[in-house]
Amino acid sequence: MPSTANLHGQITGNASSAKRPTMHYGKKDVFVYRTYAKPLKANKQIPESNFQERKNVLFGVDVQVALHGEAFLKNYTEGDNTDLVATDSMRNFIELSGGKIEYSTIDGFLFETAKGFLKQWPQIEQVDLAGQSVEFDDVAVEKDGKIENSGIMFRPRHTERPRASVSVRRNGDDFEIVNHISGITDIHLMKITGSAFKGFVQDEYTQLPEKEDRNLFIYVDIDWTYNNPEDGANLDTSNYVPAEQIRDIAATVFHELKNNSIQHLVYHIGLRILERFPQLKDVTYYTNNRTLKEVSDTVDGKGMVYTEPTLPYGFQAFTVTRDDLK
Ligand SMILES: O=c1[nH]c(=O)c2[nH]c(=O)[nH]c2[nH]1
Repeated sequence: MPSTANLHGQITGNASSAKRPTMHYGKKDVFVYRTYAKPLKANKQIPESNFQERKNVLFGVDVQVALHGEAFLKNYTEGDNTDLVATDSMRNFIELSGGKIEYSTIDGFLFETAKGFLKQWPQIEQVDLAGQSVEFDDVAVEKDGKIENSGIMFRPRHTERPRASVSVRRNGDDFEIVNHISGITDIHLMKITGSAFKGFVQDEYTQLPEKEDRNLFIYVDIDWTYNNPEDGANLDTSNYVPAEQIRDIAATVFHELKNNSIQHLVYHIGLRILERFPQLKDVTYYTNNRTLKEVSDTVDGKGMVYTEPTLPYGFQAFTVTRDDLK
């Protein structure tokens, strides 16, 4: 099983060549904040999005690294630290890498940094790097009588964080991507009308009433892979798909579709993403149902009062592939 980053950006599994199910070590929550990174431009305009550019004036990423290699076995069996790269050194390497490379995406930063690890320490066989963006929005301020983006002042944003993970293996003198995933976490979307949930199994365990029309509030993580991983991981972003366009497709399809369930909705979001971006291989979702709880109708009969849903929450996970487009 090749190692991959899971839905929380954690690294799991092992190197594809490993003789033992699990042997890797590393550092997590290595934060890199870089000012004036290279802007990321949309390669094409799509009907669902007006995204043009990610300015990257402040580029923040929370990185996790894991190293694999048979040379590290003696660290465990013999207590022999020859070849052991201290996790503190890994952290320093990642932080300094932040200023050495001209990247405009997390993917590009991670891929270059992964190759840098393999060049620096020959005993490493495979490096896994996962990163989740730390997002900041440019704050609108008054400038000469107009409200405009400050350009130097930022406000942290806690949802809609792009993410990426890449695993790179040594292959002779060359490096090979064995796994690359791009994504965005915590898109929170609520549609107040135009969603149904009915026709599901009715038996002695069913308490949930059927709904012709419900409020539907979802938390969505979306991950996608490329037909050619280099298109997503290279510093050259001419075939890169910005997470902002994926986010906007999700909102547009949710807006348009009279959906019968979250399952129905995410399938159609996935199809639209694959239609728009032929360079993508598949799209995977993890949704969380946060549909609000109904309290009462309003006295004017036009609206509804809701409150927070209570635990536990339902989830769905699903991969849409190019075969689904046929
Ligand atoms: O969109 C939904 N899918 C489900 O599988 C489900 N189950 C449930 O109780 N509510 C919902 N909503």
